[in-house]
Amino acid sequence: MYIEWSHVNKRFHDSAKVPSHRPYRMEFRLGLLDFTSTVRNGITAVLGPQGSGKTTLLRMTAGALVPDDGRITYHIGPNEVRGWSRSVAAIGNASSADELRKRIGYVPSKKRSRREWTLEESLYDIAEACGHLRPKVKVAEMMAKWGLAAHRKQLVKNLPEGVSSRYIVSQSLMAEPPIWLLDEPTESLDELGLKLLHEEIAERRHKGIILIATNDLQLAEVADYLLLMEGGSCRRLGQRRLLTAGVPDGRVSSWYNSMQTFAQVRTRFK
Ligand SMILES: Nc1ncnc2c1ncn2[C@@H]1O[C@H](COP(=O)(O)OP(=O)(O)OP(=O)(O)O)[C@@H](O)[C@H]1O
Repeated sequence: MYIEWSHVNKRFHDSAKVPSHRPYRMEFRLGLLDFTSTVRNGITAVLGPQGSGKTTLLRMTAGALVPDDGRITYHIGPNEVRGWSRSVAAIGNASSADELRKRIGYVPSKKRSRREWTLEESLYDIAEACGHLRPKVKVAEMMAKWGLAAHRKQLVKNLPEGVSSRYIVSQSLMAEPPIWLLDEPTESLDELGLKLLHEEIAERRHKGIILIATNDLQLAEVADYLLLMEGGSCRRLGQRRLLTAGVPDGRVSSWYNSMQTFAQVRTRFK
């Protein structure tokens, strides 16, 4: 199984930057710049400084954002290859995008839902949409697994932060997706959530592709691969063990810091 990004570009209109005396000129912010890379089964930590495009990459890979240009190809199985691009979004029927999203579990960086439903109703709705034949059983299983049962009657929008984050993680796994995308997963999780998340990641590492965008370099130690982003592009991708072998203590944080030092030196001499 692998995901291939081919020359993916994304820029955002930056309305705040449009000068009032030049209304005809549109300003942009760069999300992804000719992003080309491939990740395989296992855990890939997506690292990079603020604004380097980590969230844009995950949102787009989740099918929540349409590329301006380029294509993402998901090689899920021998008979299952799916694509995501501007033309797929424009001419593909709604179900092709929906089918793709069903194969992907996505945990966004903002782990809040504004749903007016109770936690149990909401999970039931998702379980039904995922096609579970016995949605009630699946919901009970997920609530037990993620320590949510005590909050089942609470409105999702009123859940305490830590519980809300556990709910968001649990719903991302409802369809048993072969691709799991986690954006800053440790942010806002409580102690129980962190423990459960680490267990889940360990359990799933051989079952498919896990992408973790994070500034938590301690979490990145669980990764098989590291993908370093800079300015919307892939600056490095490789096995964690090989990349970190070049720094004295073999830690991801040391490798990351050395890469940022190089980046600063490079910029200074440009
Ligand atoms: N919806 C948006 N509208 C305008 N600009 C955006 C939007 N989303 C992202 N950007 C811009 O795209 C660039 C990449 O942002 P992105 O959030 O992907 O980076 P990041 O690496 O995840 O950063 P962080 O570590 O701070 O979360 C930034 O310059 C950001 O301001």
